[in-house]
Amino acid sequence: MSSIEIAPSILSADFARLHDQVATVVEAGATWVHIDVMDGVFVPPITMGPIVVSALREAFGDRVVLDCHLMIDRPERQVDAFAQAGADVITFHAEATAHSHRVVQAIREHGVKAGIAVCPGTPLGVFEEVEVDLALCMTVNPGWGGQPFIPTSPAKIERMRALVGPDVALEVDGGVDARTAPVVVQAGADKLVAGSAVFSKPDPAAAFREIEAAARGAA
Ligand SMILES: O=C(CO)[C@@H](O)[C@H](O)COP(=O)(O)O
Repeated sequence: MSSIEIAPSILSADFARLHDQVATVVEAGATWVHIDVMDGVFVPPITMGPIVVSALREAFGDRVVLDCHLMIDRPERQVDAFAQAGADVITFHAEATAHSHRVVQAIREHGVKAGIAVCPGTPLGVFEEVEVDLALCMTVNPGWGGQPFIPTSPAKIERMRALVGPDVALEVDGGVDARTAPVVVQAGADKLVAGSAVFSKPDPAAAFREIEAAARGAA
């Protein structure tokens, strides 16, 4: 398993102060930043696109891994745009395309790491067929921050880890906080997305450090 990283999700950040919010968690030690891309089709909300990725790349250079989670229909249409914007990881949903294998190839052709995400109700078969750099287990139904962690998730994370092996990044997303972080790490996760548990707190830097300590303490 690779190093445990907490990826603050900017979905819960104050967009009017996005640079400062990201700078706060980077100064607190964040090396990953999670960017939730929603198109109003695959999930109801519309959030942000490549223009935000390129702005963060410009502002933070190589100090952060820009971890782009595409909750969009037919992600194959947007791979080039996110890669050119500076994404380090592009993760798309298995449910959003008939062409998961081809989309992984297209992402890797840009020299970008390729991930596949699955919703809570989706079985894990795609990971038997397609080799990925990152497997993302949704621990809430995608679309909104601030939802409670689905309690059956740890068993699914364990099955995912067994399927993808020790060298693939296994990310969890949804309801991650200092209480659930050790649980998902013990189940086999090593990349933990945390949105509201970081940016909805009065002191996001302290909240980030608390989750990181809880996660690393469980490894
Ligand atoms: O992908 C999503 C939501 O669909 C997430 O990345 C959320 O941003 C996580 O928010 P919290 O559950 O951590 O508040």
